[in-house]
Amino acid sequence: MKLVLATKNEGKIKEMTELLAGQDIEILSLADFPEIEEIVEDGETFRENAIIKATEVCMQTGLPTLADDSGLEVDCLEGLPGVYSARFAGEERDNSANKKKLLELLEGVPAEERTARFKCIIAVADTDCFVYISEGTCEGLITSEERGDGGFGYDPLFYLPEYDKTFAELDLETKNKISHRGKALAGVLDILSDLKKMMEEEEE
Ligand SMILES: O=P(O)(O)OP(=O)(O)OP(=O)(O)OC[C@H]1O[C@@H](n2cnc3c(O)ncnc32)[C@H](O)[C@@H]1O
Ligand SMILES: [Mg+2]
Repeated sequence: MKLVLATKNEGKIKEMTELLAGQDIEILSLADFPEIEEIVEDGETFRENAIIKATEVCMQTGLPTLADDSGLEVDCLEGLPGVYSARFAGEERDNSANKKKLLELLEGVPAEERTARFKCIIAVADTDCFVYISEGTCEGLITSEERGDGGFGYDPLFYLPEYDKTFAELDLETKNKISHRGKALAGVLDILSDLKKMMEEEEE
């Protein structure tokens, strides 16, 4: 079965490809469909944006599609950057500027008050564009400086006390095991396997 990952984010593609390894699924991404125009993520929640991305790409490709909308919620910022995580410091979606803005807003906030979580909502659209949803969360703390160079996005600022490491210091396998994305994806594996069976039966 072909599955389109409705994302342009290389970090997500890398993690999801690893998470889907062994499922006998041919993974495509938006890089394989250059004709698809930029999708406007104007939902008010991760859930709405995940559904927008999954249905839009499913309709345009006619293929089963998986979209991920995710972000970081910081408690002392009342849940910001949240759905604005990618464009926290402006529409140009500058990752370094996003991290800088977060650190500046948290200046002087003591370690125990820097609690945060990554959230991920995955939407899978089947060939009729019927949508299934799964969610995952990962709790952590925001550091006061960057640590590590793995991962992507806010990873160098997201600290996991139980590992004494940031997401950017963990290897891909460990991040996938505990991350918001790993948990959300685990929740759609059954759906993907059912979809695959259905598509194979239709072909026969
Ligand atoms: O919409 P697509 O094309 O999938 O790619 P995106 O990067 O715009 O993704 P989102 O709209 O879901 O925005 C989520 C932002 O939250 C951050 N983020 C999400 N998951 C993350 C993770 O595992 N590690 C670090 N940052 C993450 C990252 O900065 C993303 O840009
Ligand atoms: Mg996006």
